[in-house]
Amino acid sequence: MDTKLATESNPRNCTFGDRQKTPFADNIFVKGGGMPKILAIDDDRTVLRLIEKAFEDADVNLTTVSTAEEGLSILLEGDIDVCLLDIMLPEMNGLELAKKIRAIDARMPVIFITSMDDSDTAIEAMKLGAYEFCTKPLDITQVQDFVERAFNTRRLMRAPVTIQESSEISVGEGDQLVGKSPQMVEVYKQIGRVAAQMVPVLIRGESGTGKELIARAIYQHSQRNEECYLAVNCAALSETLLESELFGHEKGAFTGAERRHVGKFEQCNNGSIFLDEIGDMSPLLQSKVLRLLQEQKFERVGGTKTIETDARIISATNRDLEAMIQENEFRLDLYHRINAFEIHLPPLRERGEDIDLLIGFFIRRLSKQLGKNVEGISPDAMELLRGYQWPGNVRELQGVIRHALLMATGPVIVPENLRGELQRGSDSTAASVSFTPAASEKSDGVEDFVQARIDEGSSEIYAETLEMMERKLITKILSETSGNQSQAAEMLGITRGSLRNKIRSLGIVIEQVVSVD
Ligand SMILES: Nc1ncnc2c1ncn2[C@@H]1O[C@H](COP(=O)(O)OP(=O)(O)OP(=O)(O)O)[C@@H](O)[C@H]1O
Repeated sequence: MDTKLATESNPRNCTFGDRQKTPFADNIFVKGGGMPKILAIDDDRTVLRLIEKAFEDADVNLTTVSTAEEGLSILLEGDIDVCLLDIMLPEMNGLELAKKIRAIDARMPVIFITSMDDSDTAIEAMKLGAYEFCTKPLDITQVQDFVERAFNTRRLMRAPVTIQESSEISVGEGDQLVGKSPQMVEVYKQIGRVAAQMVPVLIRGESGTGKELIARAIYQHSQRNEECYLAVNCAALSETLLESELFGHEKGAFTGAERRHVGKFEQCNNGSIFLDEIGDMSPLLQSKVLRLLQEQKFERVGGTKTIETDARIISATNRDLEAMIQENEFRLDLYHRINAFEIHLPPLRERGEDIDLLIGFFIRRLSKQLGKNVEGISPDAMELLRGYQWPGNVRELQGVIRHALLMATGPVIVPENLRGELQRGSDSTAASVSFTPAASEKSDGVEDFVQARIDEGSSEIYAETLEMMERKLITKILSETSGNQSQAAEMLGITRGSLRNKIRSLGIVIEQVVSVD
């Protein structure tokens, strides 16, 4: 019975579901993180075969076993990222095994395979830190999706966020908080002061200043760093979806709720949850989160049972919450609850020589990832970067260096490798700077763009083309609405918060034209 069906199945390139992309590729730092290691434990060989099929073309390392004992011994080796686990194993049921897995590694995302999605077993398993449920018969796309998300969550919990303590900058695995300006040193001290305290923390700062990295650094230096850490972007989802994401829902709670969903607050019991863009949360959800903070209790959408949870909340926003409170857009009581300790991240333009350090860091890190042999930047290109105002902050700088590396033909980045507006040395804080496509994007045709990228020898064509198309789409719709973001968001079918994020991350600046009649 306990045959090992496959060990370390041959890694091949993969498309997840019908999405034509290499898995885990959206985050550029993931590449250094190694190949995801997945363990599937199920005594039903048909299920194991299906899982093998789901990952046969994937860039993952899959091990399938049919007994709890075998599974445990592999887990004890400490090398697994995600575990798929049958809830009904013969010699030890999945719940017992989950307890053991939790004792080995409380941060291991376990995806249960069950035919009892509506039973109390689901709740029991959730208390033991189950990440998700797949119900039989297995839906391959769903399994792939859950595993991909679980792996990203695992990475966030494990990839260390180190703080640059000396002039040494590491470009190895994990993320590094680069910067030695007095403002950043103050931020590091604040992380040190608050991490071990169990108080809620509010991180403030413009988009792209590194708030997510700070949240993870707080988690990793906290007493809960062996427990789970989950991140939710409150601006990226509609109110209904966000409510369900945070609080979960019961089967049949609304059209399309075909199964019970356990929300992030429940999953994060004893752990930490990062609520990004909390200023974009609707009034209804603000009151639900307030109650959760006051009483540590909530109900799933469509449910009557009160659930208790103890999750530490770390939140972030780039919005002016005080002004929102004046306008009755944000609750004062919630503001006080989430803001027991506040960390303010300075914009890049106020961080002095950090910009030089970050440029050096991104050249080294991204050159390695892109397989380019670029070692430095010419003085005139450096001057252009120093003089720019960086409305999209560190994220924008990272994008500019990445673009420059792809354009570079020699070992040094020169002004011609920079994006259009940077080459002209324009000041992006002026209200009248509009998006200027890079030379290779000027052609309207996707084909020409892709051809240019092929000629450049790029290995990021998928991400680059999507970004180019997103930029074109958003600038087009914004010009249709004369810069009105509410109308544009409505036409695009996304939330205003998402549109705002995209505008920032793509470096689009809205032009205001004043015409003299
Ligand atoms: N000090 C830093 N050192 C190295 N990388 C950084 C630093 N700050 C930010 N980054 C990188 O810049 C990018 C944007 O950072 P992050 O997502 O944390 O910003 P954010 O403030 O949360 O943005 P948003 O408000 O749009 O959510 C990430 O890739 C991050 O790794």
